[in-house]
Amino acid sequence: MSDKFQTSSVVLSAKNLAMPPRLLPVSFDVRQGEIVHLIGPNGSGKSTVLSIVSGLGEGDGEVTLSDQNIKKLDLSQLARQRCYLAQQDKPAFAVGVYHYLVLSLSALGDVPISQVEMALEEICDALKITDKLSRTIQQLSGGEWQRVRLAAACLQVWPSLNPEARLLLLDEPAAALDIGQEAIMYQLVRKMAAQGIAVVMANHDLNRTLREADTVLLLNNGSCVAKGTPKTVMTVDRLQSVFSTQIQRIEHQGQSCLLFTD
Ligand SMILES: Nc1ncnc2c1ncn2[C@@H]1O[C@H](COP(=O)(O)OP(=O)(O)OP(=O)(O)O)[C@@H](O)[C@H]1O
Repeated sequence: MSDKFQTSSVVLSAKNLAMPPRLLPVSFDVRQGEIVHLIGPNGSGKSTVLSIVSGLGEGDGEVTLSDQNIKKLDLSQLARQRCYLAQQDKPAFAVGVYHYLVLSLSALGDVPISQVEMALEEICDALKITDKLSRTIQQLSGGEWQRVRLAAACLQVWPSLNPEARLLLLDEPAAALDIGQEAIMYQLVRKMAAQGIAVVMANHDLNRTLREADTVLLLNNGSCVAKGTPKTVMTVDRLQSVFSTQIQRIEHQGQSCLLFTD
C-alpha cells in the first residue's frame, strides 16, 4: 500500500460474513488504497465473499461501505461506490465494445464527454484494446473479452469520472489473460489503488499474491484459515496443507518465489 494510505480510513468493513456451509463467519476491513487478495482452493468460498460484499449476493453478517450498511444502498448508489467484476461468460446479446464500455458509466449521471474520452483512452491504451472498440463483444477472443470487462470495471470507479468511487471487487481478473496481459492488469490494479481505490480480488496465482497483495485472506472449505500480510499468511507448511500439494519457497534477487514441485 502506498505510504500516503498507511493510516487511511476503512472503506469496506465485513463483519461475520457467512453463508453456511459455503462460508463460515469471516470478518475483515479494507482501507483506502489497500489491495486484498482472497486465495484458497476451488470451492473455498472466495466468490461467495466477493458476491456478499458486492451487495448483490445473499448472506449473513454486516457489510458497510464508507460507513453505510450496504443493505440500505440502492443499486445505483452501490454502482457509484463499488464495481464488481464477477466470473461470468459473455452475454448472449451482441453489443459494440465502445457501447459496452460507456454503459458501465450509466449510474454516474452527467459526466463531461471530454473526461469520459480521456479516461477511455487511458484505460483502453493500458489494456491494449483500443483497436477493438469498433468490434462487437462477440468478435473478441476470451482474453480480449476479459480485458474489455476489466476496462469497464475500472471505468466505473475511475476517480476522475466518479468522485464517489471507493472499491473495486475482482473475481479472478487474470483468468484468460496471457502473462504479458496479466502484468498489465496488475499495473492497472496498482494504479487504481494508488488513487485511493480499495481493491479486493480472488486470485489463484500465489506468486502474484506474494508480490502484489497488501493483505491476504486464505480460505479453505468456507473458513478463513489465516489473514495478514502475504509473508505471514503464505507459509510453505500452511499452503501445502491447504492446497494438498508440494511447495518450495526460494529467494531470487530479493524476492520470494513459490515453486510447485508435484
Ligand atoms: N449457487 C450455489 N448454490 C449452492 N452452492 C454453491 C453455489 N455456488 C457455489 N456453491 C458452493 O459454495 C462453495 C464456495 O464456492 P465459491 O464459488 O465461493 O468458491 P471459490 O473459492 O470462488 O472457488 P473457485 O476457485 O473454484 O472459483 C463451493 O462448495 C461451491 O460448490
